Amino acid sequence: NPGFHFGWGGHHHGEISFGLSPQFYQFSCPQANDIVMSVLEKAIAKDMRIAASLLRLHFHDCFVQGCDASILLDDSARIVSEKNSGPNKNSVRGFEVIDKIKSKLEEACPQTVSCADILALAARGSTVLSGGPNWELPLGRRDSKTASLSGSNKNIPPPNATIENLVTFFKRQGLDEVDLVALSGAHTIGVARCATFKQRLYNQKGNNQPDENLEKSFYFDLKTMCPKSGGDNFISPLDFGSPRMFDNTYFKLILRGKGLLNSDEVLLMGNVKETRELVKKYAQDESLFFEQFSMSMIKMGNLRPLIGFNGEVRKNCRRVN
Ligand code: HEM
Ligand SMILES: [Ca+2]
Ligand SMILES: [Ca+2]
Repeated sequence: NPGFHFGWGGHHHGEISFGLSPQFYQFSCPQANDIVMSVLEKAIAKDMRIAASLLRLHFHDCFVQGCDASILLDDSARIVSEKNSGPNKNSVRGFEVIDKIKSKLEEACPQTVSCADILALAARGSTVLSGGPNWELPLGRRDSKTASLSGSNKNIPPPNATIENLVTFFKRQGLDEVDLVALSGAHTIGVARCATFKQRLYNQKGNNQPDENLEKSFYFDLKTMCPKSGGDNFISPLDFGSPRMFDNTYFKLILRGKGLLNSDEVLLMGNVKETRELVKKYAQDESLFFEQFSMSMIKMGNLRPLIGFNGEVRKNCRRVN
């Protein structure tokens, strides 16, 4: 198998992993990306939000044990699924689309393309099909035989995080302030549940007052979509200006006090100069945002991959072989 790389070990924390390469499936499954893209096109035509959901899945995978498809494992005798963690439960979606891609790939190239690579390919494809940037994607990740519910609870940043928290969560993964702001730009597509931003509307600081940084008309609109009691699963777009388009509107809205999550707002209003300046730059210059988003996605996609003889290529993404 000419695509089989080994000998570089598995742990290049936050750095380029020399085991991954864009040509990994060049001989073993040259049609891999075409198959991914054709399934994505149909899935997105049916449900536009699926692009956002798949982009987020890759993030929630990579921040827990690295990009090893641990998030795809269902509960079983040996596995405690990450799907039930606080950040994931009733929130992450897109598993059926991953299954569909996997079954087509198993038909075309049996036991060749890992579920971890499918997540990375789906994240890139979803970005491209939403109008965002394309990038050369390093491949060759293998799939874990374990999941970590506790890791999922501990390592995925919460929406009410302060800027200091956010920087710390990202640094723990080997990602910096530039990655934090650029990758947060993924919130240019998709939605969030009322439960994730309710605190900002009714009790931001424990004083029963809204977040003073919320622009007033935006605040009143949000209150109609997210009542003080109940409605936790009502959804609002993260970027109401262009919720289906991958563009830099997300950053423009933050400048106007119209970022949905606290974690979006603090990139600008928190006391970290570097993130503040980056929000302004990306709001001004979409191509700069696209370039940095691509680089940061590659960096995130390279977090602690299993390579060589570590892990396996699952036949079914929901369970170990
Ligand atoms: C910086 C820290 C981050 C925080 C605190 C955060 C938090 C959240 C929350 C609370 C939601 C809504 C979940 C729900 O209501 O069920 C969400 C949605 C989303 N997040 Fe993030 N996120 C962060 C970074 C990222 C990154 C790095 C990416 C990808 C590169 C990402 C991609 C998305 C997408 C695309 C959605 C919409 C998903 C959908 O519509 O199904 N987020 N995020
Ligand atoms: Ca993982
Ligand atoms: Ca947008």
